[in-house]
Amino acid sequence: MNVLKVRDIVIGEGVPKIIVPLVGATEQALCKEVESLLKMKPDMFEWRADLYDAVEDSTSIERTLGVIRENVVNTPLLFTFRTENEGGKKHISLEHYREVLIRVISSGLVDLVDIELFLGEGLIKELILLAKKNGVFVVLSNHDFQRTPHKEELLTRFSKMQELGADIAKIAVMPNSAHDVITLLDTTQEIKENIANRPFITIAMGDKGVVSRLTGELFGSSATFASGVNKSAPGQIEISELRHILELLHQYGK
Ligand SMILES: O=C1C[C@@](O)(C(=O)O)C[C@@H](O)[C@@H]1O
Repeated sequence: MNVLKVRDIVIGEGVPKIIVPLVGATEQALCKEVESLLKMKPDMFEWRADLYDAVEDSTSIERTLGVIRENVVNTPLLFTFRTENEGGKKHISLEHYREVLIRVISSGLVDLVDIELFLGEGLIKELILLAKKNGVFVVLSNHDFQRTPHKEELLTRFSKMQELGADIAKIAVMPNSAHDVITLLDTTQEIKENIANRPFITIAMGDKGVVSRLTGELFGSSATFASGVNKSAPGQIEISELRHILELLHQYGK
C-alpha cells in the first residue's frame, strides 16, 4: 500500500495516526481547545466546522481557519463540514457547502479536506480537481449513523472513493450487534488485502464499535479519531488512553 505524507506525518504505516476533532462553537473556544490539545500531541487536528456558530458566514470560517492554522503550528489540519445527513449538526445547502469548500481549499490554510461520497460525482470531481491544484489532500468519506451496510455494499463504496481519486478513503458505520462489528473488520481486512492502494480509515462507531478504533494496525485502518475536549462521534475515547492501547497492540503485533 502506498503511504501518504502530510507534513511530518506518514499515514499508512506503523501505529495508526491519531486525529483529534476541534468542536468549539466560537473562535475563542477553538483557540483554547487547540492550546490544551496540543499538549497531548495528536498526529492531526480535524476542524468540525459544522459545529461552529458562524457557519453561514464563509468569510468568518476562513478567518477562524487562519487562526486555527496559526495555533496548530505544524500539526496537519483536516477541514470537515459534516452534513446533517451524515451526522453533522447544521443544515447547509449544497450551494453553501460548495462555496465553503472552494474557499477553504483555495485558502492555503489546510492540509486535507473531507468530502462526502454521497454529495454527487459532479461536485466531488470539481472539488478534487481544485484540491489537487492547491496541494490539498482529499478524504472521501461516508457515514451511516443507523446501521452497518453489508460487506459488498461497503466494498463498492470504498472502490468508488478510490476510483474518484481520494487520497484517503474513510467509512464509518453504526454497529447494532457484535456481528456488525465483525462485518466492518472483515471488510477492512479485505480492503487491505485486495483493494487498497492508498491509506484508508474504517470505523464502527458507538460503544460496540470501540474495538475498531483500536485495531487499525492489525486490520488495515491507518488512522483513528480520539475525543478531544468533547467527542465528535459516539465511541471515541480519550487521546492518551487511545495512544496507550495503540502502542500496546503495536508491541504485540510485530
Ligand atoms: O468522519 C469522522 C469520523 C467520526 O465520525 C468518528 O466516528 O470518529 C468523527 C468525525 O469527526 C469525523 O469527521
